Parts: sequence; C-alpha cells; structure tokens
Amino acid sequence: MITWTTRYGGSPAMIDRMTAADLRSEYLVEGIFAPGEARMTYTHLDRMVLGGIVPTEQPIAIGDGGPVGTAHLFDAREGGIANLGTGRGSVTVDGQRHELAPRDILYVGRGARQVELASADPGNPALFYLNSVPAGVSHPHRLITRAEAKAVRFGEAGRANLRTLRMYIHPEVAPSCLLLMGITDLEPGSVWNTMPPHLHERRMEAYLYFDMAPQDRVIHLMGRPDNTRHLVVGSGDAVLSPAWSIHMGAGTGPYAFVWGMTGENQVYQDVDPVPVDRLK
Ligand SMILES: O=C(O)C(=O)C[C@H](O)C(=O)CO
Repeated sequence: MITWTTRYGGSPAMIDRMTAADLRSEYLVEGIFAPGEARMTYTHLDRMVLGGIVPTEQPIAIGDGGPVGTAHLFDAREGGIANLGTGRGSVTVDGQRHELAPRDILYVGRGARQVELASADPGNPALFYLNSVPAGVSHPHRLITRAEAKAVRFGEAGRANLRTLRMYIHPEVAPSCLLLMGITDLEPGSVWNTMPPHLHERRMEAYLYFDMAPQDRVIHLMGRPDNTRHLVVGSGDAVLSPAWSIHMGAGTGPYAFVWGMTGENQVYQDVDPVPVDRLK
C-alpha cells in the first residue's frame, strides 16, 4: 500500500498562533515506518518528498510519478534512500539491483524510472527512508556504504553533545544536484544534537529520528532563535525544518537521526551559528 500526505509549512509569524497540535500537523510526520507500506509525504518546503518504505513479503515499487505530476517519480527529481533497519534490503533501479546493508544509502539520480524496494528477510525487514528533491541535472545512481561516508566528530562529552556526523550524499563523497544527506549518531551519554544551533536561510532541512527505545523521546526545538517552540518526537518521526527555523534537540535516551537538505547550494558550512544565549 502506498499513501501520500501533504505538508504546506508556513511563515515564522504563524507559529505564534499555533497550538502544539497545529505545530505537529504542519512540521511533524509521525510514524513513517509501517510493515508492508510506503508512507510518502509531499512537502512545500523546497518540494522535498519524504518516504518510509517497509517491504515485507512483496517488494514495493515507488517509481510512479502521479502524485508529483510527472510520469515517474524521478523524472525531475533525485533522491537518497537509506536503510535504517537491522535487516538487509535491495533497491532495484531500472533493472540494476543495489544491496543495502543497515546504514547504507543509495543515491538515485534524476531520470530513474522503475524503482523497486525489497527486504532480504520479511521477518526483519529493511526500513527504507527516502528524501527526494527537484534536480536540474542527472548524476549516476550510486550506493554509498556507511564506511564510505565522510565521518566528522562534533561536540564534547562534558557538554553532552559528542556526536559523529556521516556525510553520504555530499560533494566530497557522492555528487548530486542539490540534495545533501547524512546520518548523525550520538555518543553514549550525549543527548544534544546540533548544539550549538544554527540557521541556514538558503536551505531547508528534514530530520528523521530513529533507533530510539519506544518509551524515549527527543525534545526537538524549532522556530526563530528568539521565539522557539518544541516538538516531542519519537522513533520513526520526521521533523520538517523550514529555512527560517533552528533545528536541534535533546533525547531522553539513545537516538540517531538522518538529516536531508536542499536549497540554493550544497555548502554544508553555509550556516549562521546561533549563540545559545540568544535563544528565547
Ligand atoms: O548534530 C548535528 O550537528 C547535525 O547533524 C547537524 C545537521 O547535519 C544539520 O543541521 C545540518 O544543517
């Protein structure tokens, strides 16, 4: 089963009038992974599509472009498909099969037509997570393993923000048109991601939190630096972060997250740091 929902986003001023439920319905995609389903979300934030795809006995094909107005989903788009489960899976793009171990990401270039996802073991299915954005040029499809990703360490244990970012879809690792995608892991005992926070007015971003115990939550902060709000987020929930919003969080237990971005450029360092003492 493939279902699509839409998120429209809004302006910074709107969040003043939004209740917790309003914020959640606009900026949070809950429960993206369901066995046997593809749950797709079309956002009006730089037209990013998010998807959670969990094939069990049968493969799931996501190549149909009807919901985005083209014959095939990737006619005018590129994408990254991460396997966030503990089981292996495969993604077959126009007859070429790519095997994804846990934490591998497949880059799918513009022009792919048939895209079929399968799990090696239906009892322990792959959890595929898709970020797809409009693309002006085509780059070759490419599997990026966890070992091939560029790892960067940030933070300090003493500030509870020690973490490793792995950049997968990134100019130094695997070229794309405008998509950037990676995975951040917190060290045991560290709870803060993206601390100190930043803004990037030229890119939107989506965070998908995963690998959390069912009872744990991340308190994700969003909004303008001087007017923040929070979203309480569980495993398998994705936060949409408009270009005007900070995006950072603290977890009540271990967690990891996938970040995906698109916008005007691919310069990861094109950010404006926000000193913590400016947050309100
Ligand atoms: O923990 C972090 O710091 C991140 O993972 C930051 C994200 O990559 C990000 O927000 C990029 O803009």
